[in-house]
Amino acid sequence: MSLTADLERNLERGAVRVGTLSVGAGPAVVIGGEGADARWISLRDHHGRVPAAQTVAEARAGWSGPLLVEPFSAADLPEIAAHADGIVIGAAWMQDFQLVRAVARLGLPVLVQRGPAATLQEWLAIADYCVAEGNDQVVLCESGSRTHQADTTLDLALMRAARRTSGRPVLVGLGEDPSLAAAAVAAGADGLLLDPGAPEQAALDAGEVARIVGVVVRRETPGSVPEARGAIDRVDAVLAVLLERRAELAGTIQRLKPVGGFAGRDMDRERRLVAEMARRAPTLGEERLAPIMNAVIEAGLHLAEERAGTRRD
Ligand SMILES: O=C(O)C(=O)C[C@]1(C(=O)O)C=C[C@@H](O)C=C1
Repeated sequence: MSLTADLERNLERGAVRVGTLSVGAGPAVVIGGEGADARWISLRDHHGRVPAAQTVAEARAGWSGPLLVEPFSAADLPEIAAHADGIVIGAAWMQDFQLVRAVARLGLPVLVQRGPAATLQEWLAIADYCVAEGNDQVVLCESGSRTHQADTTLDLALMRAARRTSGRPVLVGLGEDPSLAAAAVAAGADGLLLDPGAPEQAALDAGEVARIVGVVVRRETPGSVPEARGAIDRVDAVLAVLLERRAELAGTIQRLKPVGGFAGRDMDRERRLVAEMARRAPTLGEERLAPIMNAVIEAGLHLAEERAGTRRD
């Protein structure tokens, strides 16, 4: 089995819908603040000092998309149930079983962050508490372990094990820094959780990386025309990145060859690269790939000649 087929096989699991956002099927999602697909806020940050009603209402008024809220205590739950699309059980609250039960009973999707010292079993047990309350809409979020460093360290292997064992969607919490977004999605994360206050650019960067890496590791099975077009747009985005990179490399070759450009065309090499590509694209096969690659190669040669100022036509 090929590496990509293996990665895709491991990604099959149940999806959870948070408002209009599907987590676990389709593209990897970004949950955070501005620039993210869904937003979340934490009432814990205010330690219960600011009324939940005010904070939740403000968040709802400022964003009509999917909204998740982390409660400070069970007292916040009615307000959250009235306005939010999902609830976050923060890493610090993971062991508060009474709160977990009360949250689950609301019937909204629950995002369970792993506590910094929690084992896989302890983490997955929280999902079981939710199921026991009749709520199967659980998303897990790997938020890192406390290590010798001042900060926490993400455990992508544990994230992957959680996905495989539970069959539930799993996110990776990146804080404010999107630099591990590619690694997280490549390891199988269904989405990324950024801090609510993370800069908009961090969310946009994480989203771009998630889309690009996700195209290779996530096989999508869209059920509608808009979904299928969205999936094609994501593939095209990757094709564009690759075509741009290929054109650069093809230009380099033209400068290095004794005779570059159309004059130095090597049809044997072109046939061989098409045959090699057909091994990875057997459905298209050599016959269909040949005209595609001919157009790609000629575009590269035109560009190279244009840049060299020796365009023939
Ligand atoms: O490999 C080369 O010799 C190239 O010039 C590169 C390239 C290509 O774009 O792949 C372009 C023209 C040749 O006919 C064959 C291949």
